[in-house]
Amino acid sequence: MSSLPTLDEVLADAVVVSLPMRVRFRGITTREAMLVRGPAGWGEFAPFPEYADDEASHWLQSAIEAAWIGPPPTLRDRVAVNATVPAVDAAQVPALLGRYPGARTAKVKVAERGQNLADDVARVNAVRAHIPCVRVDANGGWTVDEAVTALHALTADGPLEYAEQPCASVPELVEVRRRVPAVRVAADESIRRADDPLKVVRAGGADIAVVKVAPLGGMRRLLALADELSEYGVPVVVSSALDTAVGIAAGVAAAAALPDLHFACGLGTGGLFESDVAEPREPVDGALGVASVTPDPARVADLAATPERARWWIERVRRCHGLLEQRDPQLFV
Ligand SMILES: O=C(O)CCC(=O)C1=CC=C[C@@H](O)[C@@H]1C(=O)O
Ligand SMILES: [Mg+2]
Repeated sequence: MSSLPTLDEVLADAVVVSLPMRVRFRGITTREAMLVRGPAGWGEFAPFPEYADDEASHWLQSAIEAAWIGPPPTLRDRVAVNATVPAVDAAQVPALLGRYPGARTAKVKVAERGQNLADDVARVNAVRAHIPCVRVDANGGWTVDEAVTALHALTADGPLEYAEQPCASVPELVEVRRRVPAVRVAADESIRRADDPLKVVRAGGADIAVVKVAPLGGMRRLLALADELSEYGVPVVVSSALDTAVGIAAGVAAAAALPDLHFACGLGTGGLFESDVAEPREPVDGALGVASVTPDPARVADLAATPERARWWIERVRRCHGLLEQRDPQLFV
């Protein structure tokens, strides 16, 4: 299929859910998503509420790809995932890691507003006591000088696999790479929120690219970008956008279709929700299996968003669908 389903088709079986989170992550405690059903299964539309329609429309394209076309052919049936550790107190780390049986890599959030570097060092070291391979994600929260100081402090007691988005801008990432050559830099926001996702790589601001299905416009878009990145010698890490079980399935499918996959993927975020739209699949021996996901109607009913929020999402889909109609009609080729 290369043409869009109509808005009525997209909304025919759509449901809006609100998932409570176990711990605050990315400043939120509930995650809203709209799930849509097409001939190939279910898709997820869940751009964060503050995103403008233009950016959100990529997420709709991704939902439509999943539900109207389905996943690309896969090359493996399991995908290693990292444990994701929000900016919690070091004392909470062991309980959190318990939800990631067999994980060999952990990603730790750092540079959280209201915390300091000592909190980050304590959290990272608490994680290392259980999982020695640690990567950190600062979500662009450091200046270059802060990043240099922090990366030295965070590698005093052990190595870092890489530092994700230590600073916000591309020139800053270039500078951090130059000043801290011992720590690899991964780009996340500089790829998923950029008009040109290759800009950071061309500028020399990334050793590794974090790629997410929904913000990039779907599984095939992610695969095409990974292909371009491989020409620059930049490997990818597929991560979730804090997706429900439906979106995670698309992430796992995309990761399973990559010709090369050297890093654990950030797709283990299901454990951050108190409840999900389908029976939670915990990683087994640190990996998730490739499988399609059908939302469980009883869970969806329990997690249903308020009618007011559902109306807000329907209006958002209507606007984003209008944007997709105006764009390239060959959406999925
Ligand atoms: O990569 C992971 O381990 C989990 C995914 C994750 O960290 C994120 C998901 C959604 C929004 C982001 O703020 C955040 C990230 O920055 O990578
Ligand atoms: Mg990130």
